[in-house]
Amino acid sequence: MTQTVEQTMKKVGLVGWRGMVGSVLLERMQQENDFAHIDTTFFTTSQTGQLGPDLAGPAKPLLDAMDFDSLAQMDIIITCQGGDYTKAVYPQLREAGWDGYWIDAASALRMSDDSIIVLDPVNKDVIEQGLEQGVKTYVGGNCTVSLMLLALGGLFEQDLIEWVSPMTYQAASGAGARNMKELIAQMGSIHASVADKLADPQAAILEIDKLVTQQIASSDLPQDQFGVPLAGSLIPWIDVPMPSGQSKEEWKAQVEANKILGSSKQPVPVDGLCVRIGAMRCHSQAMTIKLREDISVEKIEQILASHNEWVKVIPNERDITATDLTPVKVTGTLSIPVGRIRKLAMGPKYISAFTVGDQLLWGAAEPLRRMLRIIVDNN
Ligand SMILES: NC(=O)C1=CN([C@@H]2O[C@H](COP(=O)(O)OP(=O)(O)OC[C@H]3O[C@@H](n4cnc5c(N)ncnc54)[C@H](OP(=O)(O)O)[C@@H]3O)[C@@H](O)[C@H]2O)C=CC1
Ligand SMILES: N[C@@H](CC(=O)OP(=O)(O)O)C(=O)O
Repeated sequence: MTQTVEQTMKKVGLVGWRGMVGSVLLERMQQENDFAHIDTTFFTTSQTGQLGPDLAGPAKPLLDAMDFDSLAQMDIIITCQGGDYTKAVYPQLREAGWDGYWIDAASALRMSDDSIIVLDPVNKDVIEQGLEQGVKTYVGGNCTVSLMLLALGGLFEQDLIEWVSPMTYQAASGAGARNMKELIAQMGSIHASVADKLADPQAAILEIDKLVTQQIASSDLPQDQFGVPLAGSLIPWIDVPMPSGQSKEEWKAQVEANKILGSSKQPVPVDGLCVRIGAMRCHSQAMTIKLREDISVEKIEQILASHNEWVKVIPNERDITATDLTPVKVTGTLSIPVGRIRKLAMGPKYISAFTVGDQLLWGAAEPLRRMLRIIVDNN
């Protein structure tokens, strides 16, 4: 009996499960009991033959993620390994006739004509249409884009947004695990430079400030990953430059958001500045929005709150904003709070909003996990 059930289960290959995004994905898959619905094989690019995790039954030796024959046995491959792996493997697998579902965290295939960017609370219709039409490549969106769309989903769904300018406050995790460690090391180094003075109640703040400033600017501050100080500072540029003057992170906002929404032919302008700040794994965004109509703040809040089960409207009040609309509150959760919603001085159609989201959960792993379940549950 068990054998029959296993035979009908989709064979799912997991690549990149050991990395930061992959580990968060595995954690969520365990929480949602996803492994009970699939026949899992773990792949690796560096540990072939070593025992894999025992999350999906007894641990088995890891298979080589560059072995095309093993990969081709899979009905579904999920990869969080990164764009270089995707570019090295995906085209060859497809050329060799592999017709399985490819679910990917990397950006490499996002803008291909034959892929769909997945964020099912926002674009379930686009995904379902894709499945019906035989689309086999599904890619998670850029973290800031996915988090913005989950927060503003209600307004987008009702076509109420003429344009939006998101100014981001992006966490160190978006740059990778080593960068997260470096941020903490920078904080430690800064603290160490004035620890004795902080312990002395008589120490003058201007002296402490001078020493801190010196330490941040000093070559002693660990900065191999970011190249510059992040702790006690910020970096107003993320990813490579584009000919438009945008950074690539900024360029992704409009193209990816409109692809997700299925509105690429008449795109809603989405453009702003992306800034790295010293948060660990939550991206925040301050948005200026031009609405197509003058609607009341109350109505806007109602529309936003009713769009999906994760978005939570935070009243535009000081205390709750300072506690609930912050990375510290949201980290490790699927919650998407959105607040600071008010009319701007520019006119009745202009509003502000501020949102926070865990960039490793809804920003990376969760849309992939949910796509896997959509495929598995529909077959
Ligand atoms: N970081 C982010 O915020 C986001 C990332 N992405 C995409 O996901 C990809 C992966 O990102 P991320 O998870 O941050 O990458 P990581 O660097 O954390 O992991 C990538 C791979 O590195 C290998 N690796 C080598 N040494 C170690 C180690 N000590 N611990 C863990 N893994 C190790 C693993 O492969 P192996 O087991 O085969 O050796 C692992 O799968 C990115 O390239 C990007 O395309 C997408 C959205 C957001
Ligand atoms: N670029 C994002 C993280 C990321 O990996 O984005 P993408 O999946 O679009 O490459 C950041 O730095 O915060």
